[in-house]
Amino acid sequence: MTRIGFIGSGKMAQALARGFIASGRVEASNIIASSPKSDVALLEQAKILGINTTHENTEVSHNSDIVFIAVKPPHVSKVASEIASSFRRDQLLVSIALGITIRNIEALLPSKSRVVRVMPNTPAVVGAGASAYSVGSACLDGDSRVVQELLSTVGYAVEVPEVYIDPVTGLSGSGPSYMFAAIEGLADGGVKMGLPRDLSIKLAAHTLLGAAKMVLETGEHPAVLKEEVQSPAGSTIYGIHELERGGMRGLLINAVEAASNRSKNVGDQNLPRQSIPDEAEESEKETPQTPNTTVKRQNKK
Ligand SMILES: NC(=O)C1=CN([C@@H]2O[C@H](COP(=O)(O)OP(=O)(O)OC[C@H]3O[C@@H](n4cnc5c(N)ncnc54)[C@H](OP(=O)(O)O)[C@@H]3O)[C@@H](O)[C@H]2O)C=CC1
Ligand SMILES: O=C(O)[C@@H]1CCC=N1
Repeated sequence: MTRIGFIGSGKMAQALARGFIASGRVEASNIIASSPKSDVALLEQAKILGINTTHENTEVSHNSDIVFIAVKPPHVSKVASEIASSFRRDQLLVSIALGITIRNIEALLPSKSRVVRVMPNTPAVVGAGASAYSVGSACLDGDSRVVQELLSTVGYAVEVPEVYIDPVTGLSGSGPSYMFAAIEGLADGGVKMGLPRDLSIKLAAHTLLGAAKMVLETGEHPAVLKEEVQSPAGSTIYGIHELERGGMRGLLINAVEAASNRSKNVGDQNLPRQSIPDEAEESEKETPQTPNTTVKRQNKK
């Protein structure tokens, strides 16, 4: 069975690990996860899940066929460099880090390293994730299929050109947060009109779930489904009028745009230092606490 490693054991790594285990595709004993020594919570979580843990990122790499990098963008350069000297061609590196490009990571690893960039989302934990991924130039023919199969165990998975990953981040990577806010808002509305809080939250969540299922299962355009709920002079058009007045669709477009741009900018700010040695060394001397923030994007190929 494929051995999976997670460098970084935070929220997204745990969501994926739980989802993989729940799907039955990966056994907990075949998963190893690392975190800094300061992270005691990892051990508690790991005990519950039955996965292996370590404070050494190299141990994760040594013991995995697929190594997930699941740390925040400023830590990617450090952890990739740690595992670089022992990273093998028979291993696949999968980065889920915000903004960091395949080329950035390839620059930190031995040449011809097989790198895949994935933007997952947290509903993977309940098998209802949405992930988009892109494969690096050194990947083998079967790598896309392996990643597709693995991510499909925790929801919808699709291969896309890497240029789509920032917009995907703004939409489905960050999207669960927008939808939780929508559920909260709907539930508040129910409470305002006299419904108990628990009932309101359940009705709001099932309403989003049902609407999403209808879009996916009927194949109808959302506009058609939206209009089907609106009787002339009925209640829904009154509600929709308020949403339009508040600019709901414009706000959602703005949210996706802002989060996409943030993903792109974070990538620009966290380029690996090794790719531009002179500039990076200068930057490090000037701002030792916040390296990597002044270098510009470089195309190596
Ligand atoms: N949360 C989400 O919905 C999604 C997140 N992502 C991306 O996934 C990545 C992780 O995000 P998320 O899980 O939310 O973040 P978390 O902060 O929950 O997890 C990051 C983990 O990395 C650990 N860490 C920090 N430095 C190191 C190191 N040197 N070696 C090993 N582990 C280290 C942190 O430990 P400690 O806390 O002790 O510092 C922490 O456990 C990010 O790049 C994020 O953009 C992508 C899609 C969705
Ligand atoms: O906000 C973040 O940094 C990550 C990326 C996508 C969702 N969460």
